Amino acid sequence: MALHLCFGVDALPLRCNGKRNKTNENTYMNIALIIAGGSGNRMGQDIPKQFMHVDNCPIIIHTMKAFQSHPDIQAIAVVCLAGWETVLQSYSNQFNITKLKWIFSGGCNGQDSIHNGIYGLREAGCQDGDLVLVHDAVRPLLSQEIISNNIATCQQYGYAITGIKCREAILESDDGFSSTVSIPRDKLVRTQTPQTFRLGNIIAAHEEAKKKGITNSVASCTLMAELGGREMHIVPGSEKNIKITTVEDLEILKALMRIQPESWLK
Ligand SMILES: C[C@](O)(CO)[C@H](O)COP(=O)(O)O
Repeated sequence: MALHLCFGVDALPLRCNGKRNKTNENTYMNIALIIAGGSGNRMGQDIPKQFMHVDNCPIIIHTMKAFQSHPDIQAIAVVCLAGWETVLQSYSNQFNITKLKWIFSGGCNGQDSIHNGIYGLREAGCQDGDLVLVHDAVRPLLSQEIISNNIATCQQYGYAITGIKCREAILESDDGFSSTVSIPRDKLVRTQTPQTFRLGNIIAAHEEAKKKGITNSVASCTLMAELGGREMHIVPGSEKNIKITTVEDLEILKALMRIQPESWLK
C-alpha cells in the first residue's frame, strides 16, 4: 500500500476539460504523475538532482511549471524521495504550482515509485479512465506540444510513449569495452517521458507484474513490453527533452536554458 501525504483531496479538480469519453458520459482528468523518488547517485552531488537549482529554480519545479502551464492538465502528483516532501511543498507554494494535489512516498526503484503513485491516485479517488502522464522529475525541458500529443494519442489509442528515432550506430557490448555486434538502428526508438496510460490500465499492468514476479522494469514502457499484449503508440519527443543524470547533462541543460529561457512553455 502506498503511503501518501494528501493535499487538497477534498478539493479534487473539476472533471471539466470538455473532452468526453466516447463510450460513457464521464469526463476524465489528465493527471501529471512526476517521479522524483530517486536519490541521484549518478550525479554525485550532496542534494538529489531533482532539487538542484538551475536559473534560480529547482529542476523539479521547472518540470512542474510545464504541466502547470498546460491548459489540459488538471492535477499534478509527485512521488517524492523520503524526507523531501516538505521541501517540495514549500517550493511549490513559492513558485505558485497550484495544480499540485498529492505527494506520495518514493519506492525502492522506478517501478515501485510508479506503483506508489498510481495506487495513491486510486486511493485519492481518481477514476480508472483518468489519464496519467508518468514523467521523470529530471526532464525539465518538456514542451507543451509533447504534453498535448501524449494526451491526444492516449485518448485515441490507449497507450502513449514519448520517443525519438535513434540516429547513432548502436553496438552491443557485455563489458562496455569491446563489441562484435551491431544492432540495426532503423527500428530503434529511444524512449523519453511522458509515458501516458489510463489509470485502470497501468494499475492492471502493475497487478500482472506482481503476479509474474516482475519487480524492477526500467520504465513503464519496458514493463508493458515485458508483459506483452499492449500496443504502445509513439509520440515524437525531442532532443531538448533531456534527462538530467550526470554533471554533463546539467551543463547541457544550463546551456539550453541560456539560449531559450522557458521556450518549452511556448
Ligand atoms: C523512463 C525513462 O526516462 C525512459 O527513457 C528512463 O528509463 C528513466 O531512467 P532512470 O533510470 O529513471 O534514470
